[in-house]
Amino acid sequence: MKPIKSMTTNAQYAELFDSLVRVSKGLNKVSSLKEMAAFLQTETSTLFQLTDVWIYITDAKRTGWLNHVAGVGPNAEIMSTIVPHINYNDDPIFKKMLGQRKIFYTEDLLIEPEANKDVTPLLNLRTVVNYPLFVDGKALGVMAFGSFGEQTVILSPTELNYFDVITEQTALTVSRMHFFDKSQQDHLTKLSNRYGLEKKLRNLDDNNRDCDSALCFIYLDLNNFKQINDNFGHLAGDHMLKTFSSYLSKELKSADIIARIGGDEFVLVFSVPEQCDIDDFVHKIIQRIKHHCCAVDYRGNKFQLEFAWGHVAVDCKDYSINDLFNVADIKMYQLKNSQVNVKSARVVKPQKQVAEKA
Ligand SMILES: Nc1nc2c(ncn2[C@@H]2O[C@H](COP(=O)(O)OP(=O)(O)OP(=O)(O)O)[C@@H](O)[C@H]2O)c(=O)[nH]1
Repeated sequence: MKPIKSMTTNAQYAELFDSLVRVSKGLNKVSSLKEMAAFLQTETSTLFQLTDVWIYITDAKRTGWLNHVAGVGPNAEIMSTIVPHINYNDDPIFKKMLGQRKIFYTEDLLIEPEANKDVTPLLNLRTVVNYPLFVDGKALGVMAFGSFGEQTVILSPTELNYFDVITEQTALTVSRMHFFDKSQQDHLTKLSNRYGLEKKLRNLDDNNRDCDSALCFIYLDLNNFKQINDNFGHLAGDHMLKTFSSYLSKELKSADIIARIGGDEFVLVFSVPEQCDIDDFVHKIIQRIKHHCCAVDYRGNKFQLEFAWGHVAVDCKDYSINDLFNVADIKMYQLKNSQVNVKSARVVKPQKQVAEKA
């Protein structure tokens, strides 16, 4: 098939300029990497017929690795399945891109014929513009625009320059997003914090506008948690919170949101079918938590965490976030007050004294 040959006329300059203005305004508003990729894909598919956009971000835990974090376009699924991670030290193109902060275009790939030789035939990738994302000299990842199938898109130097211009803005957006994510995350447990919970509830609200499901909001509060801190020290308390949280994340994968909203207070949010028996649903969730999440080991001591809970279910199209908190909170306290002889955070068979009290 004949390649789409690109020339830069005055009209095209104007088009590129208009797009750059839209990009600089639009990138300020996006609040997720996926949204950012979708926004850029709209621009580049219209301008250059580059139909797919994907983003790899450096792995904070594995030096030298990039993880696929967002993809938009007809081949998004294939891309994330075939290339979920990239070890950039093993890949000559990525190594140069991140080492030399250089954009790589399809033609440059010919310089490294061995690169991606296993993957490229599977992807049927015809054109690609890869650019590295850097902020303050630190590599954040790589963003790529591609077209697949039969047709090769040839870009003029001016058009490639367009990608040079948006590189910096994209990198700043990724960096801003990082702050945004951190602001929504509880530092200790890595669950959503209260702010993150409210943001996610609003997103659910927007996404669920047409749905027929109910939203089930469960509020958990550990019993007598203060005693753990007082008797075993704050490190022990922190350990309980982290372990309990990681159990919740592992056990309740169907939850839409799991948040730690205060010291020993947690919120779980589930979308459930409207016809579902909510009390029965919550009962099963609570039993799972009790069964899997409440026995925590700490330095040879076994702690049995206990908690009170309250829940509320609302129509997913019509609720107020404040009401969710208020109703679930009232119910949780009713239960807490009725839990006579609560011995939360019981130490089961203490084996040795933990000498760590602050
Ligand atoms: N270790 C640790 N303790 C925390 C953290 N945040 C809050 N806390 C402590 O959690 C305890 C919560 O105490 P309370 O609100 O009285 O709760 P409780 O002891 O569980 O009492 P009830 O809820 O009435 O059963 C306080 O001692 C806080 O100092 C944290 O991040 N780490």
